[in-house]
Amino acid sequence: MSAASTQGVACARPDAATAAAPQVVVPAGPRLLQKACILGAGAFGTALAQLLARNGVAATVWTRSEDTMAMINSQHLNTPYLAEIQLSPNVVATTSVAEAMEGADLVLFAIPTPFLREFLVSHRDLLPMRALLLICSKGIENVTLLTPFEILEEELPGKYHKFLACLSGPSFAREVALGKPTSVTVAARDLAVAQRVQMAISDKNFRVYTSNDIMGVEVFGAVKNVLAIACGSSDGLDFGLNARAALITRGMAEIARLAIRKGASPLSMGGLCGVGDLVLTCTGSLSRNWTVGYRLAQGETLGEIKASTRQVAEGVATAQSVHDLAASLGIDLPICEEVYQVLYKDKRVIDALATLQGRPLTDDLHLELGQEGAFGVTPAPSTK
Ligand SMILES: NC(=O)C1=CN([C@@H]2O[C@H](COP(=O)(O)OP(=O)(O)OC[C@H]3O[C@@H](n4cnc5c(N)ncnc54)[C@H](O)[C@@H]3O)[C@@H](O)[C@H]2O)C=CC1
Ligand SMILES: O=C(CO)COP(=O)(O)O
Repeated sequence: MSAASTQGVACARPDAATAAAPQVVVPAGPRLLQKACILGAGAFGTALAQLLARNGVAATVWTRSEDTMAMINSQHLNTPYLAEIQLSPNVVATTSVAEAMEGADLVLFAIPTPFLREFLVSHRDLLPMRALLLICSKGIENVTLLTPFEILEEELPGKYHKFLACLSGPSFAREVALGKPTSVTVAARDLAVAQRVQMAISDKNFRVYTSNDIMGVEVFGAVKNVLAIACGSSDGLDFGLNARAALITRGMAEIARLAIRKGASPLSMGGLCGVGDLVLTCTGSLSRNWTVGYRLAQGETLGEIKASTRQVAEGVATAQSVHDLAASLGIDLPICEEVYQVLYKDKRVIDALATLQGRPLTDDLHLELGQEGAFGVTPAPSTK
């Protein structure tokens, strides 16, 4: 076919029989990696290790627990976190951070945010130089009110900073481990670093999209956990699907208000790290945060819920940080505030939801962005 006729085909309707075949790009897959070190053998760390191991990478998981190490190495299971999922023999566990990190070209941080700084202070000297450093934690640290990326930038020497990236998006660990189709966002200051991670960990069922909006990716990933507690509470009281959709939508406005004030791009709201993860966590009963809300609504106390599980629902600690951030920035985040009141001030779930229902009536797109309109877009002048 001549160049001229090829151009003609390109202009034809996409469904025309003569349309040019779409370019098929097969994700590179983790073939670029030899060894990955995964810090944290909870649900997500183990699931990401399984993803990499399935693609032939030697995935060494660091765990604090001798029992977990033994279970992974001898039975290829991590039952407390991923029940009944058979792990690849390429997933190996160790309790030695040095052993896990040695020779790794990718290091994944899958340690809950409240424990991240302590880990870094104790072990930062062991980090391999030139390895990509991928933060997979979602949260906002109490007291400092910093995100995981900010914690790493604060605790790691400058020579590591250019290798930092963070991963977020709708990705229940169990589904990642089972190889179900999943898409996430990876952000780095330098898009080239995000692209290196993208090429290193994508495979046919795990699609990585890139971004350079680190603040957007992290604030959305953290605050959606607080909103998932609100949605679980509403579902636990059988408030219905309308109520849940309203909480998700008004919750998105709350995250946007906070994220934009923290310097995030409003565009991240529409991404996998934004609406994608918010919808997943607020509607999926696989969510630990949603489950906390549901159980609170059913009458259990936070103490009882925490005592009954080894798993961490990051939204519980993050609710405190979001409350403090909103106060310090002077931002109104009513749903997050009610979650805080339930978790930390003994407010009853039913009363918290009643407070939200009783708020003054307002404009759906009122995001309190000063002179700017919704999502930072200045509204067109009225023609009336
Ligand atoms: N589970 C999921 O579906 C997803 C989780 N994440 C995020 O990944 C991070 C890790 O979560 P999961 O793997 O789900 O955790 P998990 O709740 O399944 O397990 C908790 C992990 O924290 C470790 N841990 C507890 N105390 C510690 C301490 N003092 N120092 C170091 N480690 C400690 C435990 O050993 C265990 O590995 C969290 O920030 C979470 O929000 C992100 C996406 C999906
Ligand atoms: O972040 C998650 C999915 O993207 C996991 O949410 P939970 O921690 O609520 O289970």
